[in-house]
Amino acid sequence: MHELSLACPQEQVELLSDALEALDALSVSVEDADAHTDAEQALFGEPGMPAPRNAWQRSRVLALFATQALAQDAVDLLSAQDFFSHCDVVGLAPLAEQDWVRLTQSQFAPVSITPDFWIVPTWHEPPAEARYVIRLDPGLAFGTGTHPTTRMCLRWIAAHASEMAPARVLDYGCGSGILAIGTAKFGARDIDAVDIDPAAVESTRYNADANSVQLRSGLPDGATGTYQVVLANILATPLRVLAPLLCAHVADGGHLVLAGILDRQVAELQEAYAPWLTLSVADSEDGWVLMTAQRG
Ligand SMILES: C[S@@+](CC[C@H](N)C(=O)[O-])C[C@H]1O[C@@H](n2cnc3c(N)ncnc32)[C@H](O)[C@@H]1O
Repeated sequence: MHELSLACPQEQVELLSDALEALDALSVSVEDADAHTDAEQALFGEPGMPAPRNAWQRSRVLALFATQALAQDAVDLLSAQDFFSHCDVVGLAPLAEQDWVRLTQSQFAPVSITPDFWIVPTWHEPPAEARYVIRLDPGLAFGTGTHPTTRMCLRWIAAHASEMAPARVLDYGCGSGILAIGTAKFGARDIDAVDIDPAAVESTRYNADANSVQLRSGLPDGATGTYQVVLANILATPLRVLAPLLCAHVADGGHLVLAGILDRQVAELQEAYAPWLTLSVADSEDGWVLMTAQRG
């Protein structure tokens, strides 16, 4: 395969991408031409919403072609277009052959949560010391066990193992379903896993089946009544908005476990939840904190 690299202003990116696809590019990707420099522009979007813009002020457009001749033909044809006068060809080079499956797999090794609780991709054997194992491959939804927020929630679940069997559990913002599945591995038996993203709902269902775990996966209105454990690893802003809803789902004596919160956001979260529950910091890792509360 051959990679054609083009520099292009934001306004032309969509036109250029469409043209490259029409000219038989196998794939077209767009990145910030200023990535990893002081001029790098972050494009933040709310979960479930489209990104605020679909390109950067100075974008790098990368197109893969099956042959060098096809890539060169594309350059020749594009050069005749008016809009292309704002774009530059940065390079055209063969792409080294790689075993992409093996390369991707090599980036995901088993993750240890505690000495006997592990997240293990399906292409690895669980380590001998693993008593509790979640089998999980990277997919469309967040939650492979490599992020500190997920790991802290899983550590909390392991530390409260004696309270999981047979707890009613709500995983709010379930992503891959990793937390819900984790509670099941420690004995929870009545589990709702909900998310605003239909891909996460589907992913949770798939991963639960792959782990022989029974749970209900659905959109947020699938959360009903009260639970002994309510887990929500989202982000501080949605967690603030969700405070009354999440607190209403915590049973008497039940636990609320919140993640996705940065060190500096502790006070604002405590304030948002104060009318219902008293949150305190239970764990921290890499600038993220886990906040928990128990009712009654
Ligand atoms: C950081 S991921 C956490 C995934 C998984 N629970 C974990 O711990 O790894 C946050 C998830 O929350 C979902 N989410 C964001 N806002 C939400 C909301 N208001 N209600 C329900 N789910 C939401 C996102 O779609 C995403 O799947």
